[in-house]
Amino acid sequence: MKHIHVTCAIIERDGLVLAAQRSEGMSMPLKWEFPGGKIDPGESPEECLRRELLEEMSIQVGIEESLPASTHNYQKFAITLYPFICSLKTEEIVLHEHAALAWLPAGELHCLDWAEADLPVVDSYLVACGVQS
Ligand SMILES: Nc1nc2c([nH]c(=O)n2[C@H]2C[C@H](O)[C@@H](COP(=O)(O)OP(=O)(O)OP(=O)(O)O)O2)c(=O)[nH]1
Repeated sequence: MKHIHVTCAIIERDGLVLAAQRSEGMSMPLKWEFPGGKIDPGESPEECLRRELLEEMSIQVGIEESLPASTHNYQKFAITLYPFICSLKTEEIVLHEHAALAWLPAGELHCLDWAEADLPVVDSYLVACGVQS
């Protein structure tokens, strides 16, 4: 089975967390995820994250902390997610690929319909920031 390695950014601002909704034309349409993408050959996870965030949303971030990598088996492929807690360095966010954004308090993240691979990442983030899930 194909195994992809994907970085994702848990971006915090003013006590809220950014989630992004995949658009109808993408795989896993309308599921929520943390912005990021596949690591290219020769790229570090941090380099990948900075590249993907610029490409997807024209934003720059400060990478503050990594969370444990998390592997999930979808039906057709396996994915390892490399999550990073980030701060936002850019005022404006321009959506180039996603359908929508949401800024939520950590305790409300579970209200969204996440891509399945993200559920353990949400949980480990809630533990890291001391919020009960
Ligand atoms: N960026 C990101 N991708 C995620 C998350 N959770 C999750 O299952 N994925 C999946 C969706 C995609 O299959 C893959 C990321 O691919 P990508 O961002 O480089 O490009 P894409 O959505 O156009 O990928 P594709 O499915 O069309 O190949 O990882 C997440 O939190 N963030």
